[in-house]
Amino acid sequence: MAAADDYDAAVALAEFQAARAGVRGLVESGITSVPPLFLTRRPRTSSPSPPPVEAQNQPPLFTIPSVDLALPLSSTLPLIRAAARSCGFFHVTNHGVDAAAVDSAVSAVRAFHEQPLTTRSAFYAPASVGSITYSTIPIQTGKSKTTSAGPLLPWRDTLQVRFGPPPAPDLAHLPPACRDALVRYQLLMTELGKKMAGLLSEALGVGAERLERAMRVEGLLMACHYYPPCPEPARVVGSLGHTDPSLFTVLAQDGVGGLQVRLHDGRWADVLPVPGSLLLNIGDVLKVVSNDEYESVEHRVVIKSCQDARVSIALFFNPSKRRESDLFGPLPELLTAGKQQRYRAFTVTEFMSSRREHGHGTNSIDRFRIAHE
Ligand SMILES: O=C(O)CCC(=O)C(=O)O
Ligand SMILES: [Fe+2]
Repeated sequence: MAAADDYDAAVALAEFQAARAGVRGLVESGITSVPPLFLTRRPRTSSPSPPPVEAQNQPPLFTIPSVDLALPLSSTLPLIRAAARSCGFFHVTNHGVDAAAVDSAVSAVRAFHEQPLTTRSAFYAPASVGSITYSTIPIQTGKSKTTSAGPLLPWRDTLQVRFGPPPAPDLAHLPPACRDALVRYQLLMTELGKKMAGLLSEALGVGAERLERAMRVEGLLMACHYYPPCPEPARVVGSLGHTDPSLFTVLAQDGVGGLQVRLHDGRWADVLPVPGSLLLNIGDVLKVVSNDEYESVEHRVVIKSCQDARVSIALFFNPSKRRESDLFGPLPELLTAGKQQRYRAFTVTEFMSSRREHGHGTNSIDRFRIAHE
């Protein structure tokens, strides 16, 4: 490796992507220290190793709320409402999705990422091929932020599949190692997504159909993440702190752990995996549409282990109304007595360009915020 003074991050990034092996490839090659592209502070001089991202010795105890869908509606709606308003995350239990199908999707994602290099690198392409991308996705730092302090790459490889809005992708492009399991998972999760959109809408007090009518929740992006074990876990990130741009996201994960949410006091708390449950979080679009009744909360992924690879599947439920004439903003019926409109309406194009500008920040919707005295 070049001396730190000569280090050219752009060249290193190009070389890393050209190898088509992902982070898993580095681990397979037997590295014992983390290359600079992944470090939470890249070396600018030949100074000794940077310190860990921050002390995580004593993460605060915090329990994510749980919503049992087997309870009567009169119980689940207040639970959903309270969770969506406070921490923006909740576990969903008794969700009705076949547990074997969830397990087999998670196992299939692991199987895909753990195939021999020659098999999986055939799919490696940072730009999407027929709605499918497999790569280590560089961290978007955003135009408005300095890029000198953060890592350029997360410690994870991602297979991403855009299942919606219709027309459906050409499934022939999906890798055989996970095709059947992911297609079945997507079908089952689409049903759950409809159910959750109805419940989130009802819990907002605007009727079960309102969200679907306003948004057409047919945008469906599946991110199948693989976080390889890391020789120096404290020096990398699985994902930097961010909010999701979706309406809402449903996450399935194995038992390794690593997801954290930002608490009101600014500290990060572990989200411990709960076997059999799915994790739902509110995204930026729903925060806006709900006029801040619901919270889109910052979260990140830390790497916990030098031994175990972690697998998660994040399914982003998005609005499928994407024409320039389709505007997103707070639902008018929420702007009743004394409730001021918090955001102006905006198009998907405006929203996406704001995301690009702010990168992994929490402020990509703030530019649409209406200032009140
Ligand atoms: O892997 C995880 O636990 C979370 C992934 C995530 O936050 C995302 O894909 O937006
Ligand atoms: Fe996320």
